[in-house]
Formats: sequence, structure tokens, C-alpha cells
Amino acid sequence: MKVTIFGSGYVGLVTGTCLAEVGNDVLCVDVDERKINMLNNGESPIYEPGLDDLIARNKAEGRLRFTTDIAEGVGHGLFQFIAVGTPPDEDGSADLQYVLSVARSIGEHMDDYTVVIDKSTVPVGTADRVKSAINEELEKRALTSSLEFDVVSNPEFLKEGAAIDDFMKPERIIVGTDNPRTTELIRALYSPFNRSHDRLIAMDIRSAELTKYASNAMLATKISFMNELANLAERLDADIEKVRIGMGSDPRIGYHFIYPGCGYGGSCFPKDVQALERTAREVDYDARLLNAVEAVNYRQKQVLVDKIHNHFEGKLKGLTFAVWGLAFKPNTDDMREAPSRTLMEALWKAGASVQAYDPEAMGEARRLYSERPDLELVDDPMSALKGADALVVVTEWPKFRSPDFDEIKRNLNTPLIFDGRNLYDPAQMKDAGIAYYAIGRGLK
Ligand SMILES: NC(=O)c1ccc[n+]([C@@H]2O[C@H](COP(=O)([O-])OP(=O)(O)OC[C@H]3O[C@@H](n4cnc5c(N)ncnc54)[C@H](O)[C@@H]3O)[C@@H](O)[C@H]2O)c1
Ligand SMILES: O=c1ccn([C@@H]2O[C@H](COP(=O)(O)OP(=O)(O)O[C@H]3O[C@H](CO)[C@@H](O)[C@H](O)[C@H]3O)[C@@H](O)[C@H]2O)c(=O)[nH]1
Repeated sequence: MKVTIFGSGYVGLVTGTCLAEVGNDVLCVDVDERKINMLNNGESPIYEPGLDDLIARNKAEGRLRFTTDIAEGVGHGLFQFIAVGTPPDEDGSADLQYVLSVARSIGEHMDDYTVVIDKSTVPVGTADRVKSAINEELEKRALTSSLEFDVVSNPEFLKEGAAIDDFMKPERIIVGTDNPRTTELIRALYSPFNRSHDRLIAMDIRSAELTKYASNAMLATKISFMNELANLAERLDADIEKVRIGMGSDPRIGYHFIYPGCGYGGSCFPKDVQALERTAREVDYDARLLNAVEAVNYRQKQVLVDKIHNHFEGKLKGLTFAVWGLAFKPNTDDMREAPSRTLMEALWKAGASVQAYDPEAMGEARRLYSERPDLELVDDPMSALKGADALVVVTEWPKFRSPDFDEIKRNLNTPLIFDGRNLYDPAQMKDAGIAYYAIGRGLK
């Protein structure tokens, strides 16, 4: 089948590549010439495990192409995916300018029946706005009565770092349509990913749009709930890690997404919780739980900073901190809304400097902070420690889980660790003579 994907970011590239992998003829369109040039030169603009090889193979076999030519893109596919960004606007609501711009391009250039599939995360009612934008362009061409199209909401649930697997083996394929014929077309497109049992859940468009926000808000709520409890556990001299294990054993609660830490980041949870909250406001509903989820996360991103300030009694000027982990989570180079950024920016403000290491996000850190004289990016974890006054662990990359603590002690000025992901055993730290601060582990 012929497929066009607008947007070659995390979602668009993964969607396009996986659809090509199962035999479709896919054309990826992006307005960012740099990205398209990189892709045409065999380089991936993002780090996502397994993606480079898949792109290379499908490109070589002629099923996957990249272009900046929008008209060519619209001319190519029966299926036109919209996978462009929906960043937060100034008031936190989703900025739909990129989505609507693609819709107008489709209306401007389409010349046959088209299925427009919205994969971007968009507020309830966006499909109607996409339809109107396409219709306005068709009207200009006097084609409204002769050219048909359908708009489908098909939100994406992939996680960065596990995106290929999430796409290839989806837990659910949500399809929001107002036309049963389209559901069947989408069912056929997704059939290679839907073989063992039917995972396609068809519903009306508005419910599909809301399902995406509802899922992210629920996951973010679990995390903020655990972070709230962690802060409480600390003050009650209890250990949140013991509490987590005890709670998770109840299958109604489960072990997923109840890891306390230094706050959730990434391109989705912060913006989607905010956007849902703004949607609620628009319909005069005060979404108190969502407000709290966001507020708790904002505070949680400060928790490491507070612990550091308390330990050093506010005297951070001239100190150096080793930071392990810059990406918002392991297995990605993405630093959008990463807790590492809140931490480093607070340390710099207090007059301290940072020596940082991340297995994948060094290029992104260089791009974001090229002007900072108080940031040194180093090539390996141990080099970050040399001459530093403390180690701060921010991202739970596997290689940070079992470090050589003797080497850590040899390299640091003082044996001191602030652990934002509860990777280490407090008792082991005590035996090793390392002062250790974690999240929600109050027991002395
Ligand atoms: N990143 C994720 O893990 C994830 C997962 C599920 C859903 N989402 C949602 O999917 C959407 C895309 O997210 P992303 O992380 O892939 O974004 P991204 O910023 O990585 O990529 C978006 C791409 O769209 C391109 N673009 C903008 N306008 C365009 C146009 N008119 N035509 C063609 N290309 C255009 C940009 O140049 C950019 O390359 C967002 O709504 C996001 O909330 C993201
Ligand atoms: O128990 C947990 C689990 C996650 N996190 C943090 O939460 C953030 C988000 O993690 P994750 O959900 O794994 O990453 P994303 O790639 O942002 O994926 C989320 O956002 C995507 C975009 O909408 C959705 O498609 C996915 O289903 C949803 O998991 C990260 O900062 C994690 O460190 C915690 O603090 N504790």
C-alpha cells in the first residue's frame, strides 16, 4: 500500500520505517531540509535503538524514501499520516499550527480519495479542524463535491527507546473514525502488526483523541503519586522502595510506572498533562487532579537541588558536580523537559559547575548548552568524577547501575552521591563509606 508520512521525528520516522518493513511503499516528508538530507545520506537524525538498520534496509530495498517536496508527498499515498509536533503554546494548550499546515497542504494538492490519519497527539475536536482546513483548500480549487477524503484519529503510544518494538507489537491500535469503510482500510494497513489476536479498538473520533491524553495523564499520575509518597516516606523514616515492592504486588496496582525519581520528563507527559488541563479549563472544568500531577512533578524536579543545597548549607559557589545521565530517560538522546536540565541550570545559578556524561545525549547537550563555560562534557562516567565534589545520578542508564564504588571514591573529592533514581543500596553505601542521598529512603 502507498503511504505518506508528514513529519520525520520520533513518531513519523518509526511509523514510516515500520510500515515499510512490512512491505508498504512509504514516502516520508519533512520541512526540515537538514533532517531529510541526513536521512538521504544514510544518517538518522535521532537515536532510537534498532532504527538505523531498519531505515538502511528499507531504503536500500526501495520501500522507504525521504523528501521535502510536499506536493510529491500528497500525490504519493492513499494513506496520509500526520506525525508532526504539537508543542505547548504559551498557555500550555497544544499548538496545532503544524498539524493544520499539513492539512492545508493535503487539501491543496490531493487529487484522489485520501485517508488522512492523525498520529500526532491532539486535543479533542482537532479532526474537525483538520477536515475544515482540507475542505477550505478544496473549495478554493472548486473540488469539494468531487474529491472525497476521511479523517481518522490513530494516536501513537510508542515509548522512546523502545519505539520499534512498541510499534511492531502494539498493545492496542486505537482507530477513531466516523466511517466504517475507513476502519476497514486501516485494519488492512495494520494487519501485519495485528496477527495473534485483534488489538484494533475502533471508536468515535473524539473518544480516540481523548484516549491518548487519558493514557498519558494516567501514567503521569502514577509517577507523581509515587513521588508524593516518596517525599512523605522520607519524612516518616520509611523506605519508598520497600513500599513500592509491597504496593506493586497487588495486581490491581501492579509494578509498572511506580518508580519514584527526580520527576518525569520527555516530550509527552509534561506537555500532554498540561494540554489536557487547558482543555478542561476551556469547558469550564477545574481538573484538580491533573493540576496536582503537574505541580507535584514540578516540585519533584527540584528535589535533588534541595538535597544538594541542604547538604552544602547553600554554599555551592565554586563547587563542581559530576552528573551521570542527561537524557530524560535511558535509551534515548532526547533531553526535552529532562530533569537533568532543571538540576544543571539550578547548579549553575548557584555558582557551581558541572562535569557531565551521558551514553547518547552528549550531542544534544552540546547543542543546548554550547555557550556554557560551566559545563564540561566528558567521554566516560569516571572522567566526570575527577575533582568533583559529589556525583549526581539523574538517568538510570544500565551502565550506571553497578559502578565500581572504590573507583568512584578515588575520583571524587569527597565520597558523596545524590541518586535521583534509587539505583544503589543505602546499606552498601554506608559500608563503603559513601554519604548517600536517594529519593524517599528515609531510614537511617
Ligand atoms: N516522541 C514520542 O515518543 C511520541 C509518542 C507518541 C506520540 N507523540 C506525538 O507525536 C507527535 C510528533 O512527535 P515527535 O516526537 O515525533 O515530534 P518531532 O518534533 O520529533 O518531529 C516532528 C517533525 O515534524 C516536522 N514538521 C513540522 N511541520 C511539518 C510539515 N508541515 N510537514 C512535514 N513535516 C513537518 C518537523 O520538522 C519535525 O521533524 C506529537 O504530537 C507528539 O506529542 C510523540
Ligand atoms: O515509573 C516510572 C516510569 C517513568 N518515569 C519517568 O517518566 C518519563 C517518561 O517515561 P516513558 O513513559 O518511558 O517515556 P516516553 O517516551 O515519554 O513515553 C510516554 O509518552 C509517549 C508519548 O505520548 C507515549 O506514547 C508512551 O506510551 C508514554 O509511556 C521519564 O522521564 C521517566 O524517567 C518515572 O519517573 N517513573
